[in-house]
Amino acid sequence: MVQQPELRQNSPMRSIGRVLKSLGNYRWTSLGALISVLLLTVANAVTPQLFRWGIDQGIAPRNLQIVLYSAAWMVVAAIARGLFNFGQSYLAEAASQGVAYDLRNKIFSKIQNLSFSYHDQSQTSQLLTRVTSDIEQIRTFVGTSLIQVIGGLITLVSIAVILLIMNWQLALITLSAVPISAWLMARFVNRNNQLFGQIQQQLGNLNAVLQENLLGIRVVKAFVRESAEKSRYTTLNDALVTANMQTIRAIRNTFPFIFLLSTLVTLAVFGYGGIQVIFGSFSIGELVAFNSYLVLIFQPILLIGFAAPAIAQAAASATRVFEVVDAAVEIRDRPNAMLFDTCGGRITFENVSFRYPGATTEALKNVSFETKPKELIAVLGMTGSGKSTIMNLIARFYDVTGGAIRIDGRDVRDFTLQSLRSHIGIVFQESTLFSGTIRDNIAYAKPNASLEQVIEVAKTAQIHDFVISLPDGYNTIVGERGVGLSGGQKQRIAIARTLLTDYSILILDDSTSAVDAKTATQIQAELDDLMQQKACVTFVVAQRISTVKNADRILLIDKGQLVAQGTHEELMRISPLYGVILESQIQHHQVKS
Ligand SMILES: Nc1ncnc2c1ncn2[C@@H]1O[C@H](COP(=O)(O)OP(=O)(O)OP(=O)(O)O)[C@@H](O)[C@H]1O
Repeated sequence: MVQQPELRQNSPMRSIGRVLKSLGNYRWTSLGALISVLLLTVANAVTPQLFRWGIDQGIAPRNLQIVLYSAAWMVVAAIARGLFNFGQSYLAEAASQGVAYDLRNKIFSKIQNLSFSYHDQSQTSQLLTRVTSDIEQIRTFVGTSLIQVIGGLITLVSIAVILLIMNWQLALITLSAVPISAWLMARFVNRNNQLFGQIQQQLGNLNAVLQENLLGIRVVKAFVRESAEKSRYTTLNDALVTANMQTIRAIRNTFPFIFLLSTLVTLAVFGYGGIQVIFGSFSIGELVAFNSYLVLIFQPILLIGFAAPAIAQAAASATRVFEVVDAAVEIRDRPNAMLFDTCGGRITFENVSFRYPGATTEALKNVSFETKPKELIAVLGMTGSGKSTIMNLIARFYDVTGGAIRIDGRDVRDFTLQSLRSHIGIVFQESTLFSGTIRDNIAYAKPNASLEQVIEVAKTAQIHDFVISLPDGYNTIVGERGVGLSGGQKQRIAIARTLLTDYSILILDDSTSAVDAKTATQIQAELDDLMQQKACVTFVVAQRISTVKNADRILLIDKGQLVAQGTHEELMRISPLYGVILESQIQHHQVKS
């Protein structure tokens, strides 16, 4: 049974746990960052003590030497703070880059392995967002928020202990403000968590419209929908700004309270501490030092507060990324799968049925046939009848949901995918080329092919003359900034690309639909020879009368069923449907050309 794309239950906490675990690959860098945080805390904690020393032992008794010493140590502490601060953020960033690098590679190779059915059901823009923006969220969490929280907690605890040791009464006044500010921060995060999630979502929606418009700009222009698209984008853009403004308002509403609280605490410390100084139970130096610690104790609360939404966002992003990483690969090698090396030419469909994942009806129902060596099989049927599906099943882009497909008696599922697919040459309906030169594109599956080999297949595919007419010939760049190619030219490059592989089964799925009739006949004539030499069986989805006439056998497909098979003459005699389809589907002008 073909499965749905997996939505494994990765809880946000579990996902964050997995991100932290992946730091194991960068354990020395992470350890370095942690040590830097600890040393930074020490340097931070020491500085007020130097003040205390300088004031109580230097300024008060007018001892210049101690004042100078304490000033010198303060410089040392400041340099140390700078160094450890740099070390902490540099090392944390380095570890975060490593984690993001690993995740990007992991998700990319997973995307390569995922079956057609996964890609059928997932949105390209969603996958793009996961590889880019979600991984960036995770990176920011590892590089910034995580270290903020760890550093914040260490500072909070260590400074609280120092304050208690210095003056427990003043410490209790100060620390009473900590739970209040923590509560304010928690309330802020809880209230706005959804809002932060919404912002990501809205950013994703905005990007989806942008991507759709970039890909479909021709359609937009042809249908004069520019202003409609602009207003669709503007509406989403407005929603994003509104959500962003809401968070800014929320921040404005919460943080002044925390600042007010810290000011009140400072005043209380000044008042109560001042009384203690006057009565001689606390020195001026201690009061100044105590006051300096106040800044250090409120800073972590703010930092942890700021980090909290980023952590929540990173957890959501990690969940989305791991959904892809964990998705089940439906089409995979069986244990002990064997190599497919030779093809005798007997391909058997045994009661094959197939239903696309999520579809309610079967695309193929009980299809049975067997090919003979060197046969040229034309597959004919109305649009949507299941022709491409037959081709997809041979190469195991999907696995049958009923029955079996065998090659020389062996179930296709018993072969390794790699050996099976590398012996099947397939030209798809849509010819996708990659950015690079024409030569690179033709030699896509065989990057080491010589120019002579490339030219040979290009000649067979009737594209050579066009290529050499270009100023850069085979080195012409195709794709985004390169030369634009017509649909027919792309198809011919795609045919050449397939011909260069080590195919023994050749599948041409509507592969000359965009090529003019005369050229298609020439390609066909060239292919006839090749098919005799190299292919053990050839399947062609037929759109031209010459193809069906040329075929050894025609499979007539109707609504997912094989309704008739035979040569052109036989089918003309026995199948009324054949005549109807020929009339409606096949390009008759071919006969004249
Ligand atoms: N990826 C898919 N997911 C769900 N259903 C699909 C998918 N691809 C095709 N189908 C459905 O399966 C049926 C057969 O499609 P198929 O592409 O095999 O037809 P076809 O005969 O090759 O059509 P055409 O000549 O138009 O290319 C159609 O009803 C189609 O809607």
